[in-house]
Amino acid sequence: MSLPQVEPSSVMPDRITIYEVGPRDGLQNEKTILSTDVKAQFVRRLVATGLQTIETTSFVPAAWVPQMGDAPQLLEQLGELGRGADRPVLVPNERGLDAALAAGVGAVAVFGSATETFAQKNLNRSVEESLRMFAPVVERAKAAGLWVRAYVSMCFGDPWEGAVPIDQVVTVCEAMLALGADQLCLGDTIGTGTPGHVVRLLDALGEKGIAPATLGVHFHDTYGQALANTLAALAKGVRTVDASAGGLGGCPYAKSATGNLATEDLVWACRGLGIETGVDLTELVATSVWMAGQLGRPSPSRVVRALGDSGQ
Ligand SMILES: CC(=O)SCCNC(=O)CCNC(=O)[C@H](O)C(C)(C)COP(=O)(O)OP(=O)(O)OC[C@H]1O[C@@H](n2cnc3c(N)ncnc32)[C@H](O)[C@@H]1OP(=O)(O)O
Ligand SMILES: CC(=O)CC(=O)O
Repeated sequence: MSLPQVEPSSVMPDRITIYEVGPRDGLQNEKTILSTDVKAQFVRRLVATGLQTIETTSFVPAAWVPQMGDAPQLLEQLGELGRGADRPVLVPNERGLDAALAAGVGAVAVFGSATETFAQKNLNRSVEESLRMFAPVVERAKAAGLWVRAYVSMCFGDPWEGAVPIDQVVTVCEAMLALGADQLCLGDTIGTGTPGHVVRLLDALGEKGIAPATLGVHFHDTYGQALANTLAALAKGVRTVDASAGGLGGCPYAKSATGNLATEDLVWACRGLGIETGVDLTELVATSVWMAGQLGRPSPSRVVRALGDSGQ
């Protein structure tokens, strides 16, 4: 199926960076534990599609996220392909950082929360305590020459606290950025955000001097808003967009979190808008169809279903 192309608009960029989270966010909530071989093959196939930035795994206790329990082994298998500034891994604390450094990573991401309830559920700490946990992680990672991302989850809605006030989100974002991260990523963990909300949050951050170029956006598609939210963010100047191959994703500690924006859906929309992503869509769809087979269920991505043989 081909798509009529239009000239790039003056508001939209001619190129974006896709920050692929399939191997981490995409798999972390999957009950079927995949072998390290399959995960390594997933990353290799994603690299082959042209995706440049790929978050590969998490250095968290296996008791917390069993699917990520083989992080050192995965990086060992990937060798050079798992290293460098464009292969971030999640680390919550110094113990995780030590293990990630031992594995030779070139980039890490800490992950905080805009709400107290999710901070407790996901990190076993208050927001303030989690900031204290992250501070030496970011400081040591920067000293070691790593690229550092700081996620803020629950930037829009929280399953326990409801709509999250924009001021509250901005305060946590400022604190996370002040740790010294290179990039701040706004997480719509349960996918309740809408484009108007995205614009209001970006405006509020802009008023505090946090420019769109410093930001990534990470939308879950629970309410079917992820692509619309992404386009709103791009129109405001954001240039890094998180997505997950096949639309996999979810958080074991956030009730009602479903899949991320599907990378295929993003690439399809970007093609139509004349925005370069560098991704081979055919290869990507084939990869997601293959992964759906590994997981034993069809991909939730509309584009994978439309272009793949069966999406499974
Ligand atoms: C929105 C999203 O998608 S976010 C990503 C998904 N969510 C997650 O990954 C959850 C992340 N959360 C966590 O990993 C946990 O809450 C933590 C590690 C941050 C804190 O948990 P706590 O239980 O308070 O950790 P604590 O420091 O007390 O350590 C408990 C045990 O885990 C071990 N541990 C702590 N950190 C790590 C780590 N990074 N890697 C491996 N083991 C670790 C400790 O050594 C200790 O082991 P022991 O019982 O044998 O002595
Ligand atoms: C760390 C993340 O995965 C971000 C989010 O979904 O809130």
